[in-house]
Amino acid sequence: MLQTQDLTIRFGGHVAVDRVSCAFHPGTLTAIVGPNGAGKTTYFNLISGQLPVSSGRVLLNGEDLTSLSAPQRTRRGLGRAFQLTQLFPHLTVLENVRLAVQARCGLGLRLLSVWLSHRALIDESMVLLERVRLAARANDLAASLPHGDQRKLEVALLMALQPKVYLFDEPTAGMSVDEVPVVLDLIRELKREGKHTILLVEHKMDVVRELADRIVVLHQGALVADGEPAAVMASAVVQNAYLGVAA
Ligand SMILES: Nc1ncnc2c1ncn2[C@@H]1O[C@H](COP(=O)(O)OP(=O)(O)OP(=O)(O)O)[C@@H](O)[C@H]1O
Repeated sequence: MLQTQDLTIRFGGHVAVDRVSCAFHPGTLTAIVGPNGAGKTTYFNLISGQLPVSSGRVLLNGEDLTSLSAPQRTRRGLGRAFQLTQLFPHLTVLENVRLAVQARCGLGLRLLSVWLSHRALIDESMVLLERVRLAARANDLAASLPHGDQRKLEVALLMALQPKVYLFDEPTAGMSVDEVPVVLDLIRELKREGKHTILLVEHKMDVVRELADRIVVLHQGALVADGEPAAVMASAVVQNAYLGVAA
């Protein structure tokens, strides 16, 4: 279980995330919604360790991760979708995924082991590329992929790490209409597996309605609604203030 307890960050006088306490359970997908600037991405940054908290705690299965770096949290099982800048643009699509699989296996510097298990790494990488429908582009340079395919590659890299918790921040942003279903199918599949804790920041309310088991609403950094999608969507506070335009 992932928990945030009174999680807070201030930028100067501005409280971007304001004492957010929430628990997220394996096998569930929670959508985090709210207007622009509500603090959704910042909340993710605090969970994944990209930003230091001003106060509060982040716990995974009871272990306090608050003082750990982002890579240490990744090793504990917190998976944040890679930013495009973290792809190796001059390596092939397959090599990018292989490096992520290798990182998970801790084979980084053990060259002999790497060589011995090379075939297994390639096989696993190809399975991941098939899942994100990029197998046909395995030998292309990552830099040569169109934006939507790069986003799919990010998802493959994330899956390669086999995280316990998946943090998806607008995973379909900038994708064309025919690419969106591929990524949503992947998220659906992960959800069906039933063992991952999935958090999704998403502006598209149709996607939220379909995928989420639960919706958490942030407004001005604070948690203002939390519950079953139908109930949260129907609540006056959400209808009027947050979803009126987007729904
Ligand atoms: N590093 C930073 N320094 C100063 N202010 C920041 C920083 N990061 C975020 N903020 C501020 O914190 C607030 C929350 O921003 P955040 O990006 O988390 O919102 P969001 O809900 O993800 O918005 P959007 O839906 O537009 O992506 C904003 O007012 C933003 O300007």
